Amino acid sequence: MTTAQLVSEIKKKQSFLCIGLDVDLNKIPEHLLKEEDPIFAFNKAIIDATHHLCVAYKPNTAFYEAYGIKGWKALEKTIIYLNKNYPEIFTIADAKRGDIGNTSTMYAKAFFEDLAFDSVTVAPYMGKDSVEPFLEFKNKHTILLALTSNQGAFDFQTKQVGENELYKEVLKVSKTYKNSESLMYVVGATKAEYLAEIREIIPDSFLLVPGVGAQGGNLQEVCKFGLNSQIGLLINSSRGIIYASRGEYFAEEAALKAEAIQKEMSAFV
Ligand SMILES: O=c1ccn([C@@H]2O[C@H](COP(=O)(O)O)[C@@H](O)[C@H]2O)c(=O)[nH]1
Repeated sequence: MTTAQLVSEIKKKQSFLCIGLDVDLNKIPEHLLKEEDPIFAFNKAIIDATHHLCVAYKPNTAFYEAYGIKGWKALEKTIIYLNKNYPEIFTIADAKRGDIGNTSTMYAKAFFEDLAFDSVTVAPYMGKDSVEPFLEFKNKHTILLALTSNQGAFDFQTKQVGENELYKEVLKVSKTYKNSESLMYVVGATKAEYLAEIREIIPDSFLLVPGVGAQGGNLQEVCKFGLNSQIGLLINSSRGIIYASRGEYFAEEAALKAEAIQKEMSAFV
């Protein structure tokens, strides 16, 4: 998907919500455990109930890898279902990959070709030759971790490296990579006060912003400092939406949570 298509979808739906599909079998409604593929059954119900309220879905691959081959198959079924039924939705494989060049190429093939996601999250720690293989794929997006939502972000990301904090170096240096126009960046909603300075370095880039809902990030604060003329934000909530209820009407309850966020977002679009 191109960035222009994503922006057009945001305007149409008045939403820049990304719903995280982080499926934990200990948290989904008990009645789904009888299904042949409970993970996919859960995702399908959530997607069918919420697709009109969001512009992106983000399965975190950890929640699928944890269940071995069955989990990977459920991930594959989920992306096939999304691409077939809701091709207008932007898809993010939150896999946090990145390795030496030839290995990164294989990661990129796995998520962009085999699974046909629109984007994948990548850790920048190994530098240019670990990121550029992802950027070779046309109309695919590489979402670099910049300033993450967790407390550990302060261990390294905000440390001074020469003139800048490390996360600013990631933003500045990555802009020099080949095909850098396909880059997006992860900035945690819990770090909203950093967004004004981040926007000075990357005014036009899309940011994936996890951390509203369960982690306590504030949507209004993120919008105040992070919005750009094209919106430029995909704000993610996973647990806060998908685990709204464990009852029979879990998907409808999830949709109500998503709708509340979409309504708040519509004021900014
Ligand atoms: O900085 C980061 C990067 C990724 N994540 C991921 O986003 C979701 C957040 O889930 P919630 O349930 O809404 O807290 C999850 O997959 C994280 O691994 C992040 O939180 N922060």
